[in-house]
Amino acid sequence: MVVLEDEDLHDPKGEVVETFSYNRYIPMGFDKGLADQSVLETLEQIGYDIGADDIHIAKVRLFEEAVQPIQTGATVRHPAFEEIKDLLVTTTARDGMVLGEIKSTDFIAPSLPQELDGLLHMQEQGVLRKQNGVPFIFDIRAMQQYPHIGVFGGSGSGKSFGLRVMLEELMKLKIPTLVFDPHFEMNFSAKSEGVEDAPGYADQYDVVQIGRDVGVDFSALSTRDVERLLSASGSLTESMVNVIQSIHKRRDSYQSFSDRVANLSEALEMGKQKVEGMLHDGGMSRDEISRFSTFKSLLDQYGSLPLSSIKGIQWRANRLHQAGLFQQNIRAIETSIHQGKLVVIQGAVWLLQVFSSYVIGSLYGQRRAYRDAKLQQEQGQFFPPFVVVTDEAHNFAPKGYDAPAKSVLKEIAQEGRKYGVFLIFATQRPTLLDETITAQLNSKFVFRTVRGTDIQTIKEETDLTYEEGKRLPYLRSGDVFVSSAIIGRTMAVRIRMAHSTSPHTLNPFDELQQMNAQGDEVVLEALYPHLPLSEMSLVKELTQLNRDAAKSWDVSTWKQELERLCRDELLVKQKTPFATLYDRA
Ligand SMILES: Nc1ncnc2c1ncn2[C@@H]1O[C@H](COP(=O)(O)OP(=O)(O)OP(=O)(O)O)[C@@H](O)[C@H]1O
Repeated sequence: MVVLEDEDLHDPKGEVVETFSYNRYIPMGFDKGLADQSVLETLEQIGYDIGADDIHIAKVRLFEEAVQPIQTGATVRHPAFEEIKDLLVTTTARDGMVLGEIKSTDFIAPSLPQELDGLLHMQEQGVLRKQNGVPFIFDIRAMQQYPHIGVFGGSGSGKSFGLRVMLEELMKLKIPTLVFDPHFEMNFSAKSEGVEDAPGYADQYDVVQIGRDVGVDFSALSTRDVERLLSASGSLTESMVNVIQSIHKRRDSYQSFSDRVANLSEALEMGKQKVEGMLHDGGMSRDEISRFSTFKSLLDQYGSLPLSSIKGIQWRANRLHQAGLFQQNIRAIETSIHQGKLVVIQGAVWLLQVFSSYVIGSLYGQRRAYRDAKLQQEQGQFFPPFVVVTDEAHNFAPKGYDAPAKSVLKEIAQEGRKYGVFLIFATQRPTLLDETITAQLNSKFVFRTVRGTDIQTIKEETDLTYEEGKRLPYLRSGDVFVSSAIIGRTMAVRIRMAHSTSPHTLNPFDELQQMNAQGDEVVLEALYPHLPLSEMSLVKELTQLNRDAAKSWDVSTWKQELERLCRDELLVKQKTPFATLYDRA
């Protein structure tokens, strides 16, 4: 950022958007880019020796349009913080989300006020350092006017890391948040190395798993909900939809619904004639009579429905049941949201899709009912505003086809602002995300993106300049362009060091090494009491060794293992004329 000292224009400010360097040893073509022949001629006239000097030329975009040309030869300098603070910081660290550092602002550090200093740590190229630039503080309160956030970036771009930092800040602000976590990675229990004095989040979040801690209360579902749920388990044909509409009854429990489907399927397989015949013949137990009567009445009502579609429904419902979806309810989630906590919901992607539709629909409904009642001056049960966060958002609201949660998410994208319900949507593939939703994401965090189609989508959906767009494939992990209606222009930011890490982040190869080392320890512990051990005595000690090491190896496997431990220098081998002995290293 620079100040151009031109008094007539009140020292306009701007930012460098493109640079060009000319060095006499490398004659570059001047026909391209910023410096064409006329620029160079002008420079020479001003007094530069183009042949001898290194020349750096910058293209500057003014923050505000100048009403007349800037004085030629005006001095250009770095601004002090006070001069540009309104452009950089619009809220306080207490009220906003402290997400990172604005790039290339280290020159401001000396004039940075105390309350904006020492807020965060940065990690660059593996090295941890203290903040030395202007913090990037996202004004979440402004989401009331400009709702919803999109987080885009390819694999390894720092998108998940950035999402984690956002979640930490939401917890700091005690904003109730619902997080769908298909990667099982959003856990905040471990502290990042080097920032041990950072706040802990242990009592600010809960992790729940679908089927274990939370699920769907089947009896509260409408027929339309049942359709949506079952379609997530496997796509539905029109005839299957017809089956659901015909046989689902209000307040059906999972048991009553699935029994009806199973009975109807069995009855259709038997055929009406046989069922009626059985009832006529008599000589049946009371249970059997009741069973065949049920069959008959089901056939009377639904006998025209195709068996294959009923079987399809049966299979789909059973799949959800097997996943444990109907064994719990969402009370645990509602309680946490009421407490202002962040709730991480984990499960397989397909199950998350089904469940998200149900849980978001339910919570959004409660929030809306409360707000609407309040508008009409009625007493309603309080339900807090909340934020919905998901990675792989294109799975939840895909472009071009339906998904269980899509309609409620679209509704929130368009109407959520009124009710204080906001989305934070992260995806590697913005091109695959429903376009009405993309258009409603008023702030976009764009990490490294390589795929051409996605870069194109991002360019269309943000105010990224041509030059910024060109840089997208080369951004470092953790660097991000923030394009937000709240700020009004694009900012280059580096995301701060996260305070927490997920237990996942262990490199799988380190994990293997650790496992091997642990394995060695167990075997060595079992061997120590028997050392020095000869090959001969191995047979005698075999049972004891296997018991102590919890193995079931035979003599030759133990021999191989002893040889390997010697090679790894954890044991030594001594050869005597009488035997080979293995001993402590
Ligand atoms: N702001 C940052 N500061 C320090 N390191 C970072 C930062 N962002 C990312 N990294 C490093 O880069 C690695 C990759 O980041 P991350 O796992 O977030 O990528 P991703 O875009 O989410 O990829 P994927 O979508 O495949 O999960 C992280 O493990 C982390 O070590």
